[in-house]
Amino acid sequence: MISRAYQHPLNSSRVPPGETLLDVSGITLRFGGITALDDVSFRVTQGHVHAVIGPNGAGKSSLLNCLSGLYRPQQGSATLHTRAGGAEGNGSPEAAPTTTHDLVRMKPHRIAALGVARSFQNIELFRHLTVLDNLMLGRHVRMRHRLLPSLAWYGPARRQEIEHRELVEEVIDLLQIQAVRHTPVGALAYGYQKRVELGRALCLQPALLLLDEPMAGMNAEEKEDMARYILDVHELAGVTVMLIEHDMNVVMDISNRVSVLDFGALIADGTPAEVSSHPDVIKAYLGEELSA
Ligand SMILES: Nc1ncnc2c1ncn2[C@@H]1O[C@H](COP(=O)(O)OP(=O)(O)OP(=O)(O)O)[C@@H](O)[C@H]1O
Repeated sequence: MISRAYQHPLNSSRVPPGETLLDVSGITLRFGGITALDDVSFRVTQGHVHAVIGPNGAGKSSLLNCLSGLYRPQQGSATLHTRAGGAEGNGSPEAAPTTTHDLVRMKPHRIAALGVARSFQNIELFRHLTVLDNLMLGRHVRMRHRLLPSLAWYGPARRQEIEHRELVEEVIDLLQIQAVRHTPVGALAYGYQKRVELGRALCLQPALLLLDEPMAGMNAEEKEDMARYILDVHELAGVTVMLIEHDMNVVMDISNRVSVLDFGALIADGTPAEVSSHPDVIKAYLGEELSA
């Protein structure tokens, strides 16, 4: 369980667990003659780890890019549900009014401000900055900039900085990166860098965390560690996670639900058990790996 009393909720979604958080509907994305996503629809439930799998070129990264505003699909919608209150909100989430936001019509910074955080397939950190500085930068979306007090390092700006720092320290604790907090990211082992990237996304206090192959390039031990941290983020912090992953054993172990893409189309969507026995999935992707 939680190793210390955390003061700041890392999950900013107030949608009750079990309800729909994200409704992906009929997304079609084309690049010239290539259809990267073909009428893709599925739902992500609040409180789930939701995996998206599929062979190389199936459209997984394109899908995440549509959800984070980097690609604009020609058709379809991705409706994020939010409840009033946010990360520090009071009162019953059930009683709070629901608002919907179509992510595919929004700019990346607006999507980030709603709490949709993502990590990338290739590490996108500032290598010469320390772990702590990289994590503090992850807070920028939540910071209220006020130029004058910030320059004077005075009053509200100072209090705000201290609060941000407290939250960042809690993320450091959750991901167990205390020992390297003052180390430049570029000097860290690959597994640690990926963990810092996860930490930076968490510092946004996400409503939805999008992870693009968080275990790519890791050895078995690093993968096991990362799987454990993703589960902690999910179980201890209550954050809904949508992840792309190639390692089927990991996906089956940590996911509540799995959506399978093949040539841009959704060919299966269900629990890990349902998906792993689906004939189209076995044919398209999993093959002997799962039938063995
Ligand atoms: N910016 C782009 N311009 C042109 N084609 C693209 C672009 N991004 C993706 N594609 C194409 O869209 C298809 C889906 O690519 P995508 O990277 O989403 O697949 P993926 O499932 O994430 O693959 P991988 O597992 O190899 O990362 C591929 O045919 C790819 O070449």
